[in-house]
Amino acid sequence: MDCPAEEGQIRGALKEVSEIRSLQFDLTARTLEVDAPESVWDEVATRITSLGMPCRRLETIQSVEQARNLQRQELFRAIAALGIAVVAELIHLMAADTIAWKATGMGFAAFAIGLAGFGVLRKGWFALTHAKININALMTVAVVGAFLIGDWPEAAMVMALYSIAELIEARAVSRARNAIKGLLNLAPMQAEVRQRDGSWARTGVQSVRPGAVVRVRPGERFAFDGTVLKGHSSADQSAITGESVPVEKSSGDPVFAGTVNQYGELEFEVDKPASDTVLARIIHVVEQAQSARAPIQRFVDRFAAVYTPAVFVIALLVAIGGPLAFGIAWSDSIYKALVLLVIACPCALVISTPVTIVSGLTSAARMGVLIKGGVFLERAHHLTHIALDKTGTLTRGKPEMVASQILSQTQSEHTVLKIARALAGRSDHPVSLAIAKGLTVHGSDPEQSSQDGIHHFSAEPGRGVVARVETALKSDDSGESRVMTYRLGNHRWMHELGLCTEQVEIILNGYEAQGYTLSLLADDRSVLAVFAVADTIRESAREAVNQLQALGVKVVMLTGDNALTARKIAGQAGIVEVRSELLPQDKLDAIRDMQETAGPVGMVGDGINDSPALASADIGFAMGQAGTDIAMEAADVVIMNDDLRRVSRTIELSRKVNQVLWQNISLALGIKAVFLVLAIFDHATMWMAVFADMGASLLVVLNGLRLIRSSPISGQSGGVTGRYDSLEAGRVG
Ligand SMILES: Nc1ncnc2c1ncn2[C@@H]1O[C@H](COP(=O)(O)OP(=O)(O)OP(=O)(O)O)[C@@H](O)[C@H]1O
Ligand SMILES: [Zn+2]
Repeated sequence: MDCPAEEGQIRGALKEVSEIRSLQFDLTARTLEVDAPESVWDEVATRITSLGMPCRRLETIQSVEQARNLQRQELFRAIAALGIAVVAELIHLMAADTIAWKATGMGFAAFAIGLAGFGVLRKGWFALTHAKININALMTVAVVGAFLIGDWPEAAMVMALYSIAELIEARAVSRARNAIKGLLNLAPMQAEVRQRDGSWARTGVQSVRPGAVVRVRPGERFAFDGTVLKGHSSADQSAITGESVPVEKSSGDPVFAGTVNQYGELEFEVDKPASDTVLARIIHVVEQAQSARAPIQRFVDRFAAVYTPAVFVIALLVAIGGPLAFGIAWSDSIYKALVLLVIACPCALVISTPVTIVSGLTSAARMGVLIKGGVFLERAHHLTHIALDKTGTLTRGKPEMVASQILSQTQSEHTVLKIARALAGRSDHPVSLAIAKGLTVHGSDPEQSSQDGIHHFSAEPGRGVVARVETALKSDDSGESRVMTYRLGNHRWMHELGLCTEQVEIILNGYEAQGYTLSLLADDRSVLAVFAVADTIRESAREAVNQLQALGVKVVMLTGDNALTARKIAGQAGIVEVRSELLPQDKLDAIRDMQETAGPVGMVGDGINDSPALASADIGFAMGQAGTDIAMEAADVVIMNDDLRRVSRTIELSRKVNQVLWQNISLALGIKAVFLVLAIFDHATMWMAVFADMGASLLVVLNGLRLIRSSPISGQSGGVTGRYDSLEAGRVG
């Protein structure tokens, strides 16, 4: 198994085995990882063998190494075959025209063909006898046919060159595929773990459980995700965020496996086992993405499935029709037909798309953008609109309370603030968090929320929170109390409840004009207090918006916040189109609406309260916060370092990928077309045909791999790329 077409064949054969959970192809090592219950292993092996590809079960990593060696041997064999084919050619050209020399030459040629092409011939024979026409069948017929009509040196040459090209291609494809696996090597296999007696010991990471305490020296990599307990340092997190600016680390900060501890020694507590780190999940996502086929790939496969047999039929017509209809000599027409077969070999075409997509995915992963499938990479350049969520996307999402005003005439300030804090303290909405914090810092009362008298607490998404609260009736501690419903929420909600008055309106307008987000505390009858909260816009937001607009993408802000505040923040970011006071359902409708009227829409959110909108957008981008589960689940693309500018980078990358895809497809078909014309007018030999095939294949592979090198972020990622490359080199060497 060494080419994507065979991968497709195997996938097809295993499709009906429903117990299979996943298939992981490594074309370089010629290994297939099957995730399935043991009961179906034998069936899997039988099905693969029935395709003409005998398989062996590999149990250990060692065996993968062996498989690599096997493949190296194969390359040697192909090169040796080329040498022997050259000898056959020389005999043909220079030796005397005797039976003995001819027999010797044919012997050399046959030996070369067997040496280089045994696999191809076996698979080709299998395909032909099962009435299937694939690349192997084409090559088998071409080589055997050429040999039989007396062009044996050429047959040997074609076979040897073809297998060398195949091997190089297979290697290039899995090089792209495995570039991401290099990441896995970033996490050390051992860590210094504190023992029960307080001493430190180096231990294999597999045996370390969450809760263990690990020490990292300066310059070392973290082996686990964890939380710093002791020490000060900074970490280079470029391995997972693509961002090489170091992040400060001290007690309480999260650290991530695979990132580098810089200047100080740190002790941290392990949060998750080594197999479940953010790094491991990144790798998993990228691998999954690689095995999901992009639509263009499926298109090319379908095309090849029709094209290859069609070519076969045409060649057959040429071979038979030439002599019968035009009186061409049989040997000439057969030769012409065989040349056609080689020219028409769709190798380059089939290989051009996977290598490009995989390179693009890898390139994205390197800049800290996780794309969950080739589909999204292919699709991103169609986006005409990007919808941005406000809180946590354009802004930092960590608002602070900046003002509060008591309006209550009946209850004391103390009581009102106490109720507000109790309500806010129950919610993890950013606005509530800010109010709770603000009220505690300037707090009038340190007593805690266990006896705050709250019952029936619930959150109304997009509006606020509501609860029944028990309060003392008089402030003299007479013990009498009453239970009332209180709400902490936005202006819109107060209108729905009929609680807004002219006086409240005036106060709110004042705050909204300054760009503050407001939440109001109200009981059944009136608004009791107003709390103003301010969030700061992300530094890069404006630049990100500019970049998107420069790409011709319209930027729209969607928010649940009030219109004035929304406008103010949008203005700071340079966004013209704003839709405000949206409930979560409205955000979804807004996306659908844009999709209908304007075309494909991307949605950027933090993945926490806008997952429905993320899911219904053509592409959902989540700001990853270094890989929280929610963001990874809800979105199609995860921006690991929360930098909005990566959205436009992704679109740029997608444009590049599409360019390369079409370049490759036209290159592959173009070269074939030229040689086809040459062949028709008798100017092409089988030699030229095989070089054209090889050349086209290698060109598209190299063109595809170019994407890995040219990371769309110039400058800052240079270091990262350099390191990955040396890593990759180290792994292979
Ligand atoms: N739990 C809550 N506590 C206090 N106020 C809330 C709460 N939930 C919602 N609100 C109020 O309702 C408004 C809209 O909330 P929503 O969660 O829909 O949007 P948001 O997170 O503020 O902004 P964005 O839509 O840009 O993410 C908030 O600005 C806030 O004033
Ligand atoms: Zn109002």
